This record gives sequence, structure tokens and C-alpha cells, in this order.
Amino acid sequence: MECCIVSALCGFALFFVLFLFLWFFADADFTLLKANLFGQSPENKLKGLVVWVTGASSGIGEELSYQLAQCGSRLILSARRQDELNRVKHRCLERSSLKDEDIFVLPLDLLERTSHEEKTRNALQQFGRIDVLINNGGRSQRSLCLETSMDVYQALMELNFLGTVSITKLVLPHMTQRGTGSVVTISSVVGLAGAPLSTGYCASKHALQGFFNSLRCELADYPEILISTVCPGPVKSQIINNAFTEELDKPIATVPSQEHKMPTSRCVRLMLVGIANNIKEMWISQQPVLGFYYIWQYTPTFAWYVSNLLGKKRVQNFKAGVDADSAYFTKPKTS
Ligand SMILES: NC(=O)c1ccc[n+]([C@@H]2O[C@H](COP(=O)([O-])OP(=O)(O)OC[C@H]3O[C@@H](n4cnc5c(N)ncnc54)[C@H](O)[C@@H]3O)[C@@H](O)[C@H]2O)c1
Repeated sequence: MECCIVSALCGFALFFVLFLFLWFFADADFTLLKANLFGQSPENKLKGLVVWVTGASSGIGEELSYQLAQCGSRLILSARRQDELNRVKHRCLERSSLKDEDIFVLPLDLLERTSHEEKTRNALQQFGRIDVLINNGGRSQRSLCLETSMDVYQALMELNFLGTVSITKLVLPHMTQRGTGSVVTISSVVGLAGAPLSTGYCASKHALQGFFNSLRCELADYPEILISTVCPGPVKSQIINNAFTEELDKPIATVPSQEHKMPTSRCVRLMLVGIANNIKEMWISQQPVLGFYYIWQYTPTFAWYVSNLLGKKRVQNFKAGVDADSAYFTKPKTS
């Protein structure tokens, strides 16, 4: 009897150690990692599909364009700057076997909602259909709530939330008519929990989570339509350089190091695996950030304790004029 108990305890301890070991190296939720190991490959599932990517001129959207081109997807590339989109198109053609006519550059400003109907019509005319819409365009924020003007809050909601909803509402009827399609929205881990210096950005991402979680339920009669939200942690891109500050047109003071962030290529590869395997919500982040969101999910009281400790340090770094994230474990300057 004693022997059985000891064996069971050893088995449990071994399982727990193995779990911790796997968790330590995990850079995505387990559903996504399982799909990455055993699921459908993006190369098989996304080949020939027509994919519209917003925010395709830099960062995650640019990398999405390259990897989708390599999968053989036909692309509609959107952002505001046509010259940057042409550069991305050129590099997609260099890196894949796509032809000029397989990539359509469609300049689009997510803030100009009156133009969205015509842009969607143009996108549909080009290839006759849209199989996947990737709502990626957006901007972040680095400013304290008490110092931030209401114009910045309005701009964040207009761009990240309403701009995304506007394009989605125009593309969706086409998908419901065909009974198939995917709407993939790049939210953020801060769409799951808050973060200091980003009150408006977090709110816009929480709004996206609420919208798409509700839309997914509303479309239960369309099992072939995937509504997927992606929640990345820190990823290498231009996001902080382009972030809103306390005033609308004030640029960010310190451009931070990106060393500690996840490589864009890895984040995008996992996103494409998620799309290829119809995953409805993806968490993609290196540790310890990913672990924090598991704690948030399962033990919110403890998560609040950790949030307050780390959040305080983030605000101190910001006030001391060093980057809030990359300088996390360094001593703030004293004036
Ligand atoms: N990089 C990260 O750490 C991170 C983490 C979580 C979520 N995200 C999300 O990923 C998405 C892509 O961001 P990124 O990190 O690649 O940043 P980025 O700044 O490199 O790219 C943002 C893209 O959005 C476009 N954009 C900005 N304003 C626009 C407008 N008015 N109209 C049309 N396009 C516009 C930009 O031109 C650019 O192409 C964003 O939604 C962001 O919130 C990023």
C-alpha cells in the first residue's frame, strides 16, 4: 500500500516537473503548440487562398505578407503608404513563386471609414473573393492616463477598434453569402488584462475581444466561418516607435531596444498555424509574459499582486525617462 502511494507521488512529481519544463519553454498556448506539432501545415491549407492583410507595411503585417506569399496565398496588401506597400510586394515576389498579378496593393486608411466600402469593393473585384481577412493595422500607446488628452483616447478607439469593425462588417456579408471564410484579428495579451502606460490601447484591444467573442457566437449557424483573435505578447516591430503619447502628434521620446521581444517570424509562423487549424483564440508570447496570463486566468488575486509590483516598476521607469520595458530590471535614473 505504502509502495503504491510513494509510486503515485513520484509519478505526480515527475509529471509536474515535466509540465513546468514544457511550460518554461512554451511560447504559445498549448492548443496552438499542439497544432504546430501535429496539425495542418499553413503551406497545405493556405495555398491559393485570397488573404487581405491590413497594416501590411511594417512589423507583423509585413512578415505576414512574406510568409503568406511563401505559402502560395494570393495577397491584398493594405496600409496608408503606397510606396512601402510596393516595397513589401516586391520582396514578396522575390521570396516566393507568386506572380505580379497575385499581389494587389490597396492603400487604405483605417481612420477614413467613408472610404472602406469602395476599398472592399476594389479588393473583391481583384480576385473575385476574400477567403481570409487579417485585421492587423493598429497603433499602441505610451503615456500616463492623467497626462493623456481625450483626443488620443478617441484616436485609439477610432483606429484599433472602429476601423477594424468597419472593414469586418463590409467583408462579412460576402463570407456569410459563401458560407465560408476567416476573420483573424490581431488583438494583444493586453486585450486580456491591463497594463500601465497603455490605458487607451488596452481598452481598444479589450473592445476588440468583446466584439469578436460576441460575433463568433452570433455566427454559430456558419460553422465554416472562423472568427479568430490573436493575442501576442511583446514582438519585434515598429509598434513603440509609432505609439501614441500624451498628445496626438507628439512622437515617442525614447526608441527602445527590441532585444527582449519575440522574433516577428516566430510569432507570424504560429499565427499561420493557428489560422490553418481553425483556432479561435491564440496566445503567443515568450515567458515570463505568457505565464503571467495563465496566472491571470486561473488565480486573479495573485495576478493582481504581481501586476501591482511590476506595474509600479514600469511607471517608475517611464517617469525616470528610460524605456518602460527594456529597462525593466535596471535602476531608474534619479534626477
Ligand atoms: N509588436 C507587438 O509587440 C504587438 C503585441 C501585441 C499586438 N500587436 C498588434 O499587432 C498589430 C501590428 O502591429 P506591429 O507590432 O506590427 O506594429 P507596426 O507599427 O510595425 O505596424 C502597424 C501597421 O499598422 C499600420 N497602420 C497604422 N495606422 C494605420 C491607419 N490609420 N490605417 C491603416 N494602417 C495603419 C501601419 O502602417 C503598419 O503597417 C497591431 O494591431 C498591434 O496592436 C503588436
